[in-house]
Amino acid sequence: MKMTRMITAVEAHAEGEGGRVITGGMPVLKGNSVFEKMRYLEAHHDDIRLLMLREPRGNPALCCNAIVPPCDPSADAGFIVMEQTEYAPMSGSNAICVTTVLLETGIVPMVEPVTTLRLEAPAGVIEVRATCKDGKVERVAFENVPAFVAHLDVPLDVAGFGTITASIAWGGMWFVIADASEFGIDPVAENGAASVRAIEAMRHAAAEQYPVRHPDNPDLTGPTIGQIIAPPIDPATHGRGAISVSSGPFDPLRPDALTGALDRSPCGTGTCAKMAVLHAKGELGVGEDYINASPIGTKFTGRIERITQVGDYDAIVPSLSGRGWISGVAQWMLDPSDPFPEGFTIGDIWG
Ligand SMILES: O=C(O)[C@H]1NCC[C@@H]1O
Repeated sequence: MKMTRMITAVEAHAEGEGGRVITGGMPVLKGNSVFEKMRYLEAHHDDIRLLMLREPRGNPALCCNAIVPPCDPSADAGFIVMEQTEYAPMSGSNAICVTTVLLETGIVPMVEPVTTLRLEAPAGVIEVRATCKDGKVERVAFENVPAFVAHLDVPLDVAGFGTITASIAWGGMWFVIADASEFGIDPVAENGAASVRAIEAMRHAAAEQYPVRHPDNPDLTGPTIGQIIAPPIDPATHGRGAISVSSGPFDPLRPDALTGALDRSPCGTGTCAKMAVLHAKGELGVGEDYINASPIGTKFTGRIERITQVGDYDAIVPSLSGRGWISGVAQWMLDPSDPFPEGFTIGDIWG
């Protein structure tokens, strides 16, 4: 058998959201921080992201991670998040998948009943606390990078929907957030396609009308991801919503094309951005839990730990917890005669 790549990946999911974790076969990534390594990967080996996420090895709802040596001396491991249209600087579901894989495969020693570790994401170092029993990671909690609101309740012209009210907030990724009622959509699983179309149109509009940059790293621009939010159905939760992870460019001339896939989890960075908005509106205080539900009913528990400042922005330090599971181990290969070294997309499920 001939091969130009052989990648070992532990397949995992966090509350339903697929997060493939590459544990072997990555090239050496140069850089003085995991952020720089991420940019090196993007510039020199973006084919790996495309190979692992597109067909025939991937699907529109899949995320992929590479475990890399950390650069921050205090960190136990680093990870780079690969998504369909971007390298996410931070990701809640992926941090949970990475932690579960690191501990359950022995890359980082598991200590029961609680393992604490520090992970260097491109957006910064996060403190992780994993509850473990009998070799299994039962729950992963982490303190996220600070979250803040750049624009609160501003008018946004969305193609096909008119002027809506939306907010732009950072939670580790840049989000545009609006009430689902602005679109007349209930963000339940069966309305997934309608939710994706509305969110992708909104994200496209927000990127044009409210471009934003992170004050500490101007290379982190957005918004790159959107969510619609709604009151809870499950009385054990505080809210729910749908987040669309883009899988291709939105084209206003083809508004029916599905250019994203819903996050199957409640989205960790999205929950943190949402908590920053709720805090800015006086609807969520420090120390209060916020249990957010996904369209498939899975939950993340968020909390505002304390208040801080990011540049000129008032910010929250959020924590988040959820569960992850390993679903398989795969050796992915690329034969030099394979006509699709960067995978492919097709309009039936990729827009
Ligand atoms: O949990 C999160 O933050 C994410 N899930 C997929 C898209 C985001 O990175």
